[in-house]
Amino acid sequence: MSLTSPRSIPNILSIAGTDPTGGAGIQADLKSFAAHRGYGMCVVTALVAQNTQGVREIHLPPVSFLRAQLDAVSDDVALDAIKIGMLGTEEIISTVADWLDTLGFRGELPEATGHDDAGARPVLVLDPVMVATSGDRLLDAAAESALIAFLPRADLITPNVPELALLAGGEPATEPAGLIAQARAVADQHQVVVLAKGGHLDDASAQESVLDTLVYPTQSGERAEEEQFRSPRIHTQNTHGTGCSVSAALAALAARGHSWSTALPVVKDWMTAALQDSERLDVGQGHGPIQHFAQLWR
Ligand SMILES: Nc1ncnc2c1ncn2[C@@H]1O[C@H](COP(=O)(O)OP(=O)(O)O)[C@@H](O)[C@H]1O
Ligand SMILES: Cc1ncc(COP(=O)(O)OP(=O)(O)O)c(N)n1
Repeated sequence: MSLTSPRSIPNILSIAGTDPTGGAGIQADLKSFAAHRGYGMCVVTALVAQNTQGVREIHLPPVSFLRAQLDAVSDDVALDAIKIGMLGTEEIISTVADWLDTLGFRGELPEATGHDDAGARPVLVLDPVMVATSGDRLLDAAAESALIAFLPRADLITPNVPELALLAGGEPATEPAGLIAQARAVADQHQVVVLAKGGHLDDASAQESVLDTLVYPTQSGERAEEEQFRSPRIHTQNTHGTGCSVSAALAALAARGHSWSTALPVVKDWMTAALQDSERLDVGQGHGPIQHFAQLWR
């Protein structure tokens, strides 16, 4: 998968919830797009009163207003990539799905937009946000099956260990083989590339390194393809927003023409630096944010 955009700086849209402390959600996405040389835009699905210690309250704007935001962007701007994060409810999921379908996500060509590259659909990365590190739910239980039905629209999904268990209908994996088996089941069932993130694994192999695996969907009879990427585990409690940031960075690099397999090592090196330099930030008393611009500011 690669994108042929006429733009040297790609246009990337985040559709997600907010984090007023700036570490996760839309705020993290915009920083990640900028760190990877993309022009970032955002449509808010949910206003979340949260900080580095947890979620306090969630306010959902009416879905008619969500659709108005989405249309305002796509009526005017040609999109190269979209990253979707917190969707919150079934109603929000179906509003975003209906809007995506107008952009050609059901195999139909997008309506004439007046953009130079009308006809090419944007790359779509879906981070299936369900539960925050703090344990707070960010997707209501009724919406889980709607999110599963949404998966085939995405080019890449980026679940963490508990999210992958929910998507695969099993218990959270405790070691890489179990995680990869769940990712294989989800990739094949929904015909989507799965990035199985191993940040939450705690087995012996996960003490000094973190394993992320790209699992590509197969048709029956085809050879299964997986690629494993390890990076050093950084021992810090500043991991708030790592998942949001990785999926946004991958969307930005895909918009610049990378394949998932060339983008992921770049993103993991960037994340390693961002986690290391998080110690230079002094933001909150819980799980602090990463330093998105560590490489740029060194
Ligand atoms: N302590 C860590 N050291 C290095 N990389 C990490 C660490 N924690 C998370 N990551 C990386 O950040 C990304 C998100 O990780 P993960 O914790 O699995 O998901 P989420 O943040 O969605 O819960 C993955 O690419 C993972 O490898
Ligand atoms: C608005 C919003 N979206 C997503 C998250 C979860 O962030 P994520 O990077 O997946 O993981 P943690 O921050 O929980 O590690 C969030 N907190 N808020």
